[in-house]
Amino acid sequence: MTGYNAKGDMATSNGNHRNGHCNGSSSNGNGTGDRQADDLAQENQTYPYEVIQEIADFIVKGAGMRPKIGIICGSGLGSLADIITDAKIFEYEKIPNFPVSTVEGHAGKLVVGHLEGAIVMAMQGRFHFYEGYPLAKCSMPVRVMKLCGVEYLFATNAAGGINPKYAVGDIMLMHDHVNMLGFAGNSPLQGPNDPRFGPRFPALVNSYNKDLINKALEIGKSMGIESNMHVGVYSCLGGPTYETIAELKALRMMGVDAVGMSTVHEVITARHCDMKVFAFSLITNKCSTEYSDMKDEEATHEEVMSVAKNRQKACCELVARLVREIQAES
Ligand SMILES: O=P(O)(O)O[C@@H]1C[C@H](O)[C@@H](CO)O1
Ligand code: HPA
Repeated sequence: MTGYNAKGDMATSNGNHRNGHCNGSSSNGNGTGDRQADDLAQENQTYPYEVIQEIADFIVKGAGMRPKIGIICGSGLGSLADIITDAKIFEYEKIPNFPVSTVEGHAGKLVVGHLEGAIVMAMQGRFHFYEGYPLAKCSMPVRVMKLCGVEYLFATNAAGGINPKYAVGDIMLMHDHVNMLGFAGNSPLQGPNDPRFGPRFPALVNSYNKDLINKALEIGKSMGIESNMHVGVYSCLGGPTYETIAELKALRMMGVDAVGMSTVHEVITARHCDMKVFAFSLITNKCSTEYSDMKDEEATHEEVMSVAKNRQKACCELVARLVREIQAES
């Protein structure tokens, strides 16, 4: 395995070199034998196809199964992975060339196993831009999922509700996004394009699978939570600060319903390699766009985690039932 990380460091021969928060594997530093690929990766902070393939092979071999559905657990939503049975658990630190989680509420474990008759792999812990990772590194696990055999990505997040109709604890099914980091010229697809993943210029108009959204709405109805469910637009900012009132006003004017610090780069990466995407935001706090509404209320990560904990049952049921429907159709 190449001792490589996307920050551009080669791992040392005693392994586990953490510069750039990455788990470098122990190796002679040239497992894929391609010095040029490493140089390119250093420049562009992308992972060569061969490195992604090696990580995927490590997981599929270690798990002894090939997942069809990938799940990314948002802040405080790690319990989505706890409903997986016959699980093989990989700590990120032990997966060669995998980044490590640094945020509370993101355990840093990859769980592969069975859910509702399907083989799934779930990330208990995602990577955020504000942790210091380039976007290509944040969404690298999505490419690993693809090469493991994953066809469907379920991305979940905790988010602030900007739409005044949203209440804390509601679930917003994402049907579109505004890529604020993209507006600023940053993309997980920046750098040379490897056509083995997808095209140079992917279209994003149909990113969020309509069939899965409709199925999720039906499931929500049968769970009796339809009045707490919405279909809306998410936007990701770089964080780690929560937004100012002026920023929230601007986002609302752009048609954004919920704001967070993740997911968009994962969805872009998943669509680039032609995965079907289902994503939802758990509204963990309300975001006011009026100065006059500002009492002493400020968003905190503790509040985010606590709301997520309280709503984990509903989120787990939604995910499990959607997996069941996908599995029943195949
Ligand atoms: O990983 P997600 O997007 O669910 O986490 C949100 C955004 C920040 O990481 C954190 C802020 O409380 O929660
Ligand atoms: N803003 C950004 N990210 C978030 C929020 C928020 O209000 N709540 C949870 N994640």
